[in-house]
Amino acid sequence: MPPKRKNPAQAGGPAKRLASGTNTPRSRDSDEEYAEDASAPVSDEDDEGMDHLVKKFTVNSYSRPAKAKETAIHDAAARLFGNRDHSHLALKPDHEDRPLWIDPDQGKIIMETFSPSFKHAENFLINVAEPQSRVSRIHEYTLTSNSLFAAVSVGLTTEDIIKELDLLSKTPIPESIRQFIVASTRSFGKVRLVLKNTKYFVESSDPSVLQTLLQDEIIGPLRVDTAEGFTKSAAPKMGNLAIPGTKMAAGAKQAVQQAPKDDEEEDDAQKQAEAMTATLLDEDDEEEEREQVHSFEIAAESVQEVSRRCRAIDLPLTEEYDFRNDDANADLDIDLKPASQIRPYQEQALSKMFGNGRARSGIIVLPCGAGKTLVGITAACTIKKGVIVLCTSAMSVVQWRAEFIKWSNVNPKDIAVFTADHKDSFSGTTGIIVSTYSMVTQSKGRSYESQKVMDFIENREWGLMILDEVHVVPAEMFKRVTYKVKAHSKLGLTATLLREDDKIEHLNFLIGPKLYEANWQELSEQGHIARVQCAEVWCPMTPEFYTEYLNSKGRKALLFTMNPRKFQACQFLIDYHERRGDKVIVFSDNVYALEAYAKKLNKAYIYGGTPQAERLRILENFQHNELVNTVFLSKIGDTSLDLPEATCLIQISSHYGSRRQEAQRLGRILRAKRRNDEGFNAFFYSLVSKDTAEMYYSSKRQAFLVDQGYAFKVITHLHGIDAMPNLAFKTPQERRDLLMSVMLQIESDASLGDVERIEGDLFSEARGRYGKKKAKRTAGMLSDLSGGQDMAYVEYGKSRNKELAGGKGKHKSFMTKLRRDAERRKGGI
Ligand SMILES: Nc1ncnc2c1ncn2[C@@H]1O[C@H](COP(=O)(O)OP(=O)(O)OP(=O)(O)O)[C@@H](O)[C@H]1O
Repeated sequence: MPPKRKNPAQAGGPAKRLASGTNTPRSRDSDEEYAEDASAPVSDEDDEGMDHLVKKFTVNSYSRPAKAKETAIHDAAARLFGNRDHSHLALKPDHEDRPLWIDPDQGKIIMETFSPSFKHAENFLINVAEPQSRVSRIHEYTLTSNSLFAAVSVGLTTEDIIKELDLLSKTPIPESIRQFIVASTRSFGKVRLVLKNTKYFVESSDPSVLQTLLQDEIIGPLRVDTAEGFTKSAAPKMGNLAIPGTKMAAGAKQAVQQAPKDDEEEDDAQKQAEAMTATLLDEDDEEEEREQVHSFEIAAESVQEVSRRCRAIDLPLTEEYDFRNDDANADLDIDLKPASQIRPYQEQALSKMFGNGRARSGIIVLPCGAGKTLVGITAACTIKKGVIVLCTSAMSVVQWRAEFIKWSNVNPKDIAVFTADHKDSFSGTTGIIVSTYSMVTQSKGRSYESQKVMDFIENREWGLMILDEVHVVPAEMFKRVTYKVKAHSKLGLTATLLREDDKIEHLNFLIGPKLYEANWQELSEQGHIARVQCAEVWCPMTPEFYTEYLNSKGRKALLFTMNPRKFQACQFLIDYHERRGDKVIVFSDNVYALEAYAKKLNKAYIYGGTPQAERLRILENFQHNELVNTVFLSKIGDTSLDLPEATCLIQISSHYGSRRQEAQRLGRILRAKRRNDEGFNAFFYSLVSKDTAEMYYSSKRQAFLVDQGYAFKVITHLHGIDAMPNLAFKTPQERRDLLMSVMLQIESDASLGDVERIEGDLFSEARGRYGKKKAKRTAGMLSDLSGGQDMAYVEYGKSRNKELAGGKGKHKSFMTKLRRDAERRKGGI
């Protein structure tokens, strides 16, 4: 049974205020715009209520065992809070000026965003705790051992963390929390894994820590150098690196490049250039003042084992690359182009990576469309050594290469591509290789050329390995990647550090800690990503579909996806948004539904089986042809599709409760070109068949976005839908015919499997290999199965894809038809 939803009107004043279509919560204006904007199709009668907000407060990644609770002061309201009653905690006299509440039992931190010290507190918390939920007035974070590890790895000490938390907290820091911080950070950051002149060293400023490691039964025997004692050297110089694309770097460069006009200016420029050179070159005289570090060597093959063991004994290794002192690997001639300026949040993310003059391995989390690619490219321009980029699909490989050429001055000959179709390697001493996870980890059946490139990759050292979409790569695959590719530093990029299988923990071990996570709402307020209005449209099932749904024993998904009322809602919304001038993407995971909807509505569609040339043609038309305003996409469009023209997204079928897919799909419209137009809003609709399992999945899917501050408005009725001319499936006969074809499809799928296989896509390939057999979808097979000429889907026979692909004559007549249609509409015919 679908979950019951509370009518928010009954949930009281605050619920109503929080839920009244406010998806950019801090902006009153946008609420009003939405009410006005959406007045035609949207009914206001059913706003989404507090349910999501309540749900967020149960999200918890805190693993510390709950402490016995001190006696709370019980009053009449105490029973409402149960064991979450923290009224025993004494408030500081000036608590109103402090923004944090700390839950002593679960390590949760609640932050008031309306506090005067909110900005300061946010900057601090982002370093030490995991953001769980960031809605308009209240943000929630959790202290975990991983988040504290990340804090230490960006240079904070135990004392810093406790002192700052105490300063910002409304109550004195609970003793349980203090103990947790001390216990978790005591040993973090004490040992580092460092590559120096192609050799791996375990390094620490405290020789007794190294002694402990050497006495360990696993790590001890893995030491390579047999000399007594440790190698001593000076600790790295901290925090003086200029990241390219930042004002500091730009200023320095200009100072060097511009010809000074007079002596005074010359002096100034000279001084600036000298200051910068001094910063970058680690001047020797400072060396003496620096702390000494001690180290011992381990073999490359032992790195994983040592790393795993160090975590097990609570002395996790921090990975850092002293690239400025790496003379063994050739320098890559790469810099950002003068016009490429990174944004403040990109700079902030990178400063976490390069904060102490070395490159720390770790993960940077930025919303879709916020420019992860440029972050990766800037990291490459900072390190200036060989770079390997791994992506999830061949399509992303092409995009990454193009972006390197767009943003940096790298010689295109220095960027090689390694995919099924291209097996290049660069000719110079160093360069960049862009490939996919599958290409690099494939174990058997390599062609001669492929093996040659692989040998090239395996037998050299890489300064930086960029791992795109890092959250979706299976741990086993990562292990193979890290074994095959010897990289001094690793940068993982992702929009959603979530996995439905809870294996996210592995990433800390395989790549490094999360270094930075941006706030979605903040970026949208600053105009870096679009403001989006999210809505869930509830579509009642028609009686014949619902009866079948209740009676069928499994494989019900196609019934709620093909629900005629959902189809009508989709048709109506497409029409409404096309008339507003929007460009619409319709997403369907189910390929049968994708084809059926697209053909019936005479729209172009792309799925795994669409040939590359056809895909490009359709996308080009969608981008540049004002007569092609809607495109249907299967899950192939979930990631890495850069369509800045798209301003409206309609989801008709999705992958169960996947929060990640929901966020990635939203990402397709976050990059809307028109995002900075006055009053602009992008729209995200999720069409859900009422009283079916889809409602449960839908609320699960939204959890992540709700935590990022998006509010989903529930639409129970689309005004004007009944009066829409040409509305599909209006008659019972049409609906029965549709049901018949759907039932036939369900039967055929039961024998063939329904997994879409996407060439070059890591995940569908894996599923294709290990999962069920894929469905073969041809028009012939469907009509053969149905057998009846009067079946509704016979109408689907004409395909917009063919029309777009047609020869010159065909294309022309199609365009003429489109133009005539448009003129007729204008003339009100
Ligand atoms: N500093 C910047 N200045 C100007 N444009 C930028 C900047 N950073 C990113 N962009 C632009 O923002 C858009 C989105 O960037 P990108 O494709 O890297 O996003 P992404 O975070 O990788 O998204 P996804 O997760 O969806 O793949 C691109 O068009 C890119 O050119």
